[in-house]
Amino acid sequence: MVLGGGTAGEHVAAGLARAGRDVALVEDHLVGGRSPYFACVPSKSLLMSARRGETWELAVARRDRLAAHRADDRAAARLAEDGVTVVRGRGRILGPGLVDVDGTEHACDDLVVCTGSEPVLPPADGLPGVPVWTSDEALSVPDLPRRLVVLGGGPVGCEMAQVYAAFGSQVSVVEASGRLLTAEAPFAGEALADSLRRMGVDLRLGAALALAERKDACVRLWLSDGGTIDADRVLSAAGRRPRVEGLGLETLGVAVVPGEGVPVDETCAVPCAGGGVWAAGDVTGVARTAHAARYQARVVLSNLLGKRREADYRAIPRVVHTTPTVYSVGVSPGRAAELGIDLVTAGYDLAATARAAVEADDRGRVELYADRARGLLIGATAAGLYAEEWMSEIALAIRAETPLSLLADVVHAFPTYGESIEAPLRDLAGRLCGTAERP
Ligand SMILES: Cc1cc2nc3c(=O)[nH]c(=O)nc-3n(C[C@H](O)[C@H](O)[C@H](O)COP(=O)(O)OP(=O)(O)OC[C@H]3O[C@@H](n4cnc5c(N)ncnc54)[C@H](O)[C@@H]3O)c2cc1C
Ligand SMILES: NC(=O)c1ccc[n+]([C@@H]2O[C@H](COP(=O)([O-])OP(=O)(O)OC[C@H]3O[C@@H](n4cnc5c(N)ncnc54)[C@H](O)[C@@H]3O)[C@@H](O)[C@H]2O)c1
Repeated sequence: MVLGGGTAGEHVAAGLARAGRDVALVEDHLVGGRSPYFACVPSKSLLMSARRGETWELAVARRDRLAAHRADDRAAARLAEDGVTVVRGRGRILGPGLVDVDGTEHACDDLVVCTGSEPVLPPADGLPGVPVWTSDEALSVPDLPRRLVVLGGGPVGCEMAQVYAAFGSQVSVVEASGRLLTAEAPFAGEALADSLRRMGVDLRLGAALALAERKDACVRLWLSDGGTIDADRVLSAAGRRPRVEGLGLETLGVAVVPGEGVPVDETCAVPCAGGGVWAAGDVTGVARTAHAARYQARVVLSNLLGKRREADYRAIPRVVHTTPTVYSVGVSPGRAAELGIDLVTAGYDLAATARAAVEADDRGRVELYADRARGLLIGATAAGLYAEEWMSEIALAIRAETPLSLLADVVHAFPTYGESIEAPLRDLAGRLCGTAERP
């Protein structure tokens, strides 16, 4: 039995059914989960429409078409064709091998928990009293607010701020930490901040929301730095937490800590007496993207089908699909400092590539991070056009632990942004492997 039919759950269920197993998938909302209807697909569609200069009306029509008008009949039919029994309703674990779905008990040998995540609202006074969008509403309603405040400057906040600013809303972003995309290398957040400011976005960095108050038809927000903002709509993008509560995980002896993921080992098994419980996707707190959810699903599938497989998270990309795209993979400088890794950094401005001249866009930079002790590439960040496409080879290099001397010998086509990694790779190879050739 698979509990939750989003990106992870669908993948596990379909794979098991195709392998001849008897599979039921329990889903209490839409088969397909968040990604196709309320997250990845509609947000990328709107960002693409903004880039193409479409009108808001056309962009909304295209978004809704790509999101299948938030109807899951085709996704459910595909699963049924694969042989999966789709059970509509809310699942709750009653004990080992037993799940209740809206009053009916179902027995199973193995259980895969794929219940995803839910948005966290900031704990500001007055916020519950004002109308607040989460990304679900921002990506499914047709309204274009005149003045929009986005709470949070993480991936969701940055993507949404760029979408709404591009279509003409007056957007403010309130980010409690001092910069956008705090988890990534500082230059990436700065590049994005620069791009958003050029679009007229008002960035309030280092300020948290303190108080929200309804004022006639609009909302007034007071910030921790003493500033105020008046808005017609507030969009909370202040983070998400794994959906672990109310599932009955305690009946399996699994400790549930609000805000934390279901614990999983390297095979994505949930340690509990008796075994037979697995988890994949956002609910683990490890995966935070659709591709990571799918990866964990493949790991679960393999283990359930009898071939032991361990997950390796060293090279899962993290992409913010704004202009410029921010692509990160592996260890960030901040994470390296936490881990006590002596990082060697080499960077390159995209302006120095011929491609930048061709595209008439000289913004962006790439930085590569190597571990001095091991002499290996362990992380990278790029802010620039199409970085989500041309940085993939770095993910492969990190995952395969490709020697720097070999990476420095790889040739990229001219004129591409991909050429931008050649000089930093030669630089790192020269500094860490003693290769004679320097950038
Ligand atoms: C605005 C936004 C944009 C994003 N953009 C990207 C992107 O561009 N690229 C990317 O890789 N990632 C992106 N993500 C992240 C991505 O959407 C998630 O990582 C991914 O959807 C997680 O898949 P999942 O299967 O773990 O969970 P979900 O897709 O959330 O599926 C969980 C399912 O479980 C169901 N469920 C929960 N509890 C129960 C229960 N008790 N009984 C029955 N059913 C239940 C839910 O209804 C849901 O359908 C974005 C996220 C957001 C919010
Ligand atoms: N392209 C992608 O792959 C993609 C796109 C969007 C989202 N996602 C995933 O969705 C998840 C959620 O993203 P997110 O951006 O909502 O969360 P996040 O946790 O990454 O960022 C939330 C931000 O809100 C700020 N914040 C929190 N409370 C605040 C307050 N009271 N006032 C002001 N700022 C406050 C935090 O400092 C943080 O920077 C992430 O796991 C992300 O990986 C992925």
